[in-house]
Amino acid sequence: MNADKKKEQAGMHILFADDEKNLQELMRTELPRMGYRVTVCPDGLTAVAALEKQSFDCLLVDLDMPGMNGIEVIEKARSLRPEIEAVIMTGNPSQETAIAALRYGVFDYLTKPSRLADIAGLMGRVKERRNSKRQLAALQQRLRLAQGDAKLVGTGKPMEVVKKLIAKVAPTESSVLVRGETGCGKELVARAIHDSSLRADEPLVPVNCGALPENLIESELFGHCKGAFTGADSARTGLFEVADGGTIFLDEIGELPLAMQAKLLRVLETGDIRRLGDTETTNVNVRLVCATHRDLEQMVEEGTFREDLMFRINTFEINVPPLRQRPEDIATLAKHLLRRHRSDGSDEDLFTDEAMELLTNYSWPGNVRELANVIEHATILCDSLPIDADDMPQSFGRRKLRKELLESGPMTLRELEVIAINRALQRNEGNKPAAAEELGVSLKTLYNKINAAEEKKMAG
Ligand SMILES: Nc1ncnc2c1ncn2[C@@H]1O[C@H](COP(=O)(O)OP(=O)(O)OP(=O)(O)O)[C@@H](O)[C@H]1O
Repeated sequence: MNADKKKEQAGMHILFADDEKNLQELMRTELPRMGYRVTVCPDGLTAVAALEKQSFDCLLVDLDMPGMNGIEVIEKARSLRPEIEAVIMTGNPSQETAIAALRYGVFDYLTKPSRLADIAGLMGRVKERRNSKRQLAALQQRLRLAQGDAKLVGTGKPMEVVKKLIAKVAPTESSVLVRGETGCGKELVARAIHDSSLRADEPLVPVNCGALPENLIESELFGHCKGAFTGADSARTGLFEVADGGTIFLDEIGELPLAMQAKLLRVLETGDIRRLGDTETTNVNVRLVCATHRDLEQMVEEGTFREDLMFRINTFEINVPPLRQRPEDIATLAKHLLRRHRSDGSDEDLFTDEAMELLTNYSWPGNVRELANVIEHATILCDSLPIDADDMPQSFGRRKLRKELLESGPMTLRELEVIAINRALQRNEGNKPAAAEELGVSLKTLYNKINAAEEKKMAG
């Protein structure tokens, strides 16, 4: 394929419709020169027939054509190819056509006669817009994959209580404080509240207060003007403004420094945001959902969390129970999390009995996030389902060993040590340096212990 052909195919495909012969000829030669493919039609009906057959990136259409005018073509194009960018050309723009054009989401106008440079500039902007739309769609897809779906899995009593509370509070405007250990699903609860609220079509903006460096929190939350501080090369919109009309989710609210707590309280009370370096304020309408794994009451007593802020944020509280208090949810969650990675295998046969027993008997200090990590690890190791105990991470096996040891009858420390060494050697297929590393001892110590155990065995 020659370079020109490649260039044409990489560019947009434009559908051009105009009854003026000389313009048809001009576009037939000039648009490909700009790097675009073009299909030229002499009237609206032919343009619609072309749209029925194939998709185009851009529709460049004359307003006044006999038979079917430009607006009618665009109206038809919107139902046939909703994603198409439409541009109108007209010799006499009027208010009526401008309104009709707005109604059908026309991208822009070209006034006739137009200069080639104007057409090229406009097509460049259409192309940029198409690229941004594609990037947005790709980012949304990545976000969906990264977040998983927002469904709160769990049918046990504790999760049913959580779901009922979400259903009650979601349609209100109340601030909600979600409490629970790390990884137990607080952010998912926040998303469920937003998704079932009247703000569901507006943005949900999560902010991890614990992950923001102290000197950047204010500008992240409230924005800044150009030059507000060294390094502020351009103005920045704060996350409160991004969330306007929707919900802001302040995760790890307990990590917010005291000075910021005071500023946050003022914003929550007035809705007025002032960007760093700005003299004016902007009013925002944002619903607040916060989360913490910290004991805020204790922090208030210690003077590290403002009592007035606490009263402002905990109008309604939802406690998400740790996974160990709802073992009945582990199997359902494990299957749900596995389905994030694998679509093969039948739902009834995703884990061997041994693997499922391991999962359900473990105490999950890292809660659902830890379970999600163990499952992800297992899906990488496991070529074909079901997942077996051997597919679990080594560290998980170490905890399993600890559990077995805890549950066994009385034994001496030396006996415990021998069991641990044998298991480590088994797991590492006799590889002593690897076993020593797993056991946290030097290779020399491991040899000494193996020799001592063997001597003891020989001595009977
Ligand atoms: N009930 C649930 N159903 C389905 N997935 C869940 C559930 N609870 C948690 N998860 C998944 O577990 C992971 C951790 O959840 P999430 O981020 O909501 O926890 P968190 O409590 O906000 O954690 P942290 O305290 O660290 O901020 C996510 O991948 C989430 O999708």
